[in-house]
Formats: sequence, structure tokens, C-alpha cells
Amino acid sequence: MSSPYTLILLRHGNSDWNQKNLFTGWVDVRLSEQGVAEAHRAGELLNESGLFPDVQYTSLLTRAIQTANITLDVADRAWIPVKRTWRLNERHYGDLQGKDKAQTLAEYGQEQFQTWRRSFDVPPPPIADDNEYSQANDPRYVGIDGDVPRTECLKDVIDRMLPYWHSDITGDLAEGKTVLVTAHGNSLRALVKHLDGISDDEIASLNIPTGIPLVYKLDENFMPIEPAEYLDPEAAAAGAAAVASQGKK
Ligand SMILES: O=C(O)[C@@H](CO)OP(=O)(O)O
Repeated sequence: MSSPYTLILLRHGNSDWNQKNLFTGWVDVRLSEQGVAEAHRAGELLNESGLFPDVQYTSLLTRAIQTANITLDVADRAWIPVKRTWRLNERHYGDLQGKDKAQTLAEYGQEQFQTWRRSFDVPPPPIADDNEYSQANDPRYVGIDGDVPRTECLKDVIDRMLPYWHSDITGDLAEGKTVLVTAHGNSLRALVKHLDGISDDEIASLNIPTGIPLVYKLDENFMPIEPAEYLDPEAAAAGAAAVASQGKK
């Protein structure tokens, strides 16, 4: 058997705060009109490729949930089981949550801005619990394992996401299910880093576009047999470049 397992990764569609160029993290914003259209297109791309998800994973954030719902509806798979976990949430952006990316770049300079956005192990300053964009008292996180984060770097995301990959997602893959994971720019960067064996330095230049399914064929160790493919490679390249240049507008 050349490709036992199929995994599809999908970053949520463009959100209201992507559109406004604000650091988002765990702030629960909704899809923009563009994001809704991207989620539709993602469903069409699944149809065109003959891919049929058997189980859906999402974060606890509305933009991922909306994307999953729309995509599955278009793909005529709205009936499949859905599993939601905070472990797939976007990286908590600490005190940057709610701040304008262009203003932050102008205020702190390119090096600090890039360190906060893309370094492996330097988190932004923590958010105060009384900040309007804190999740310290958000009822959806009651009972999560440990405290609600006040900030996270990519390494922190890997540390909370990968155990779930091993405990839950690979279990569904092992049963031969086609798994669709609808999550976020940085939680998916964390998973792609693991799957593609990307170094701590090189991951800085990897950006994931919104709304375009990325398909992995995995072996029995749940590692890629071949490079993953975006279902619309041209749009994916343009989308990734746009993410990389955020702040410069
Ligand atoms: O603001 C965020 O939460 C993320 C994703 O939108 O942004 P960035 O690409 O800057 O990590």
C-alpha cells in the first residue's frame, strides 16, 4: 500500500481581524465575507479532488468552526463527527492581541516584530488578566489542562498540540479515516514543522495561507510519504506571501 493515510490541513478563511491587520491569537473573531467565500472554495476543492473527510477536528475558536461548517456543507459531509479542542487553537499572542500589526512594526522595528511573529521560542509579553482581549475568564476554557495561556511562542504551541496529535488524531488516521484538521496559521505551522521535520530556524519562513486545503499522504508512522500538496498551489503561494508581508501596509 503506497499511501495508507490521508490528512487534510485547512487554515480558517480570512477573518475580520486578518482583514483589519490586527494580532488575533485567542481572541474569538469571526470570518470576513472573504473568509466565508474561501471556506466555500475549500469545500469545492475537496469535491474536485475526490477527497471525502470522515472526521473533522477544529479548535475552540469560531473562525475555525465556521470554516469547518461551511467547507463540510459544500462537500456534502456536514454529517461527519466533529472533535474540538483548545489544543488546536491559534497561538496565544499575549499582549499583542488586539494590536495593529503595521503600528507594532513601526513602533518596535522589523527585528523585534519578526521575533514576536515568527521566532521559535520567544513569546510576546504576557497579557494582563484585565486586558479586554484576555481569555483568563473565558468559560470555554474551564477545565483545560493547566492554566489558560497569557502568551505563547511556537514552541509552546507544539508542546500543547503534539500530544493531541499523538493521542487522538493519529488514532483516527490509524482506523483508515480521512482526517480534516481545520485550525490556524500558527497551530498548523506547529503541525507542519513536526510532519516535515523543519528546523527551529527554518520554520520562521513558513507561512500558511487561509482557506486552501493542504493534503498529506502519511505512512504507518504518520509521517509523509511525499511532499504535501495544496489543492490550489498558485493561490496558496500568493496567500502565503501575503501572510509573510503582513504589517507592511
Ligand atoms: O494574528 C494572529 O493570530 C496570526 C494569524 O492571523 O497572525 P500571524 O500570521 O502574525 O502570526
